[in-house]
Amino acid sequence: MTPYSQLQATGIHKSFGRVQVLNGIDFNMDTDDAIGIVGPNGAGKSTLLSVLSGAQAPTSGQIALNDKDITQLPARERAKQGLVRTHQIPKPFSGISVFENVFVAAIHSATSNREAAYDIALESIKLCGMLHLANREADSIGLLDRKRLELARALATQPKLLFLDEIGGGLTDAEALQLVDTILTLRERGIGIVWIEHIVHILLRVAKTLICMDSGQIIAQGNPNDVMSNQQVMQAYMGGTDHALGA
Ligand SMILES: Nc1ncnc2c1ncn2[C@@H]1O[C@H](COP(=O)(O)OP(=O)(O)OP(=O)(O)O)[C@@H](O)[C@H]1O
Repeated sequence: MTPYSQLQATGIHKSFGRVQVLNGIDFNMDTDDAIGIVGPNGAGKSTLLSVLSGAQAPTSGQIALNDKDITQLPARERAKQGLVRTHQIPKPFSGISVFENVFVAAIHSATSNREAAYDIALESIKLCGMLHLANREADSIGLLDRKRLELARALATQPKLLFLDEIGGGLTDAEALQLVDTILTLRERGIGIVWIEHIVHILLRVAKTLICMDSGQIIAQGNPNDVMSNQQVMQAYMGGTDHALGA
């Protein structure tokens, strides 16, 4: 696998029955990107990540990774190609340790060699600042550490493009800031990040580009300050002020 990866999604539509959730999305990114996605509840943000990561198929549209069509490729195969998503609610395997959780992720996606998987798992745990918790049962750690574990598990799959779905959800601002440091460490390793988060001032510590979605469409994209002061973006949020954006 080359270290550089580029994702291109064109004309993405997604419907659940009669409900149209994504309505003609074009989305491009590569390993150099750190993209934040905001938008009111129900805008289609999580569904977009599901479609890009392969958890759900688009109703129509194309997705290409490094110029190869992956529209029909299942999530597991996309993960092997470096396209990985974390989940809003971390679900570690219970009854096993933090280290074993990360090791399982490494051996199922990055390598089938146990020694190599061990090294990858150890490095991922170190990078996520969890070495002191490596032998703890995954069930017994607090929410911030469960979020870090979710990042360590994702990292152990050796992603090139990582999708974070509200990984700061449920954390205090101070805790979310600690998580930001870990995410910035991943950025420094050349992993492209897409992060959906409601608290914009936390998100902007990582995101260099901001996308705002509403009703299944991208309504603004570009420099975060420009996007946040965009009239259409403010109107999409209740009250039409930037206060509603958590800025
Ligand atoms: N599997 C599904 N079946 C039916 N409707 C769905 C399904 N998944 C999502 N939806 C609907 O699609 C719309 C968009 O949901 P989605 O979770 O993508 O929005 P979101 O922008 O991530 O919202 P939030 O910020 O609240 O998480 C919502 O109206 C939701 O109810």
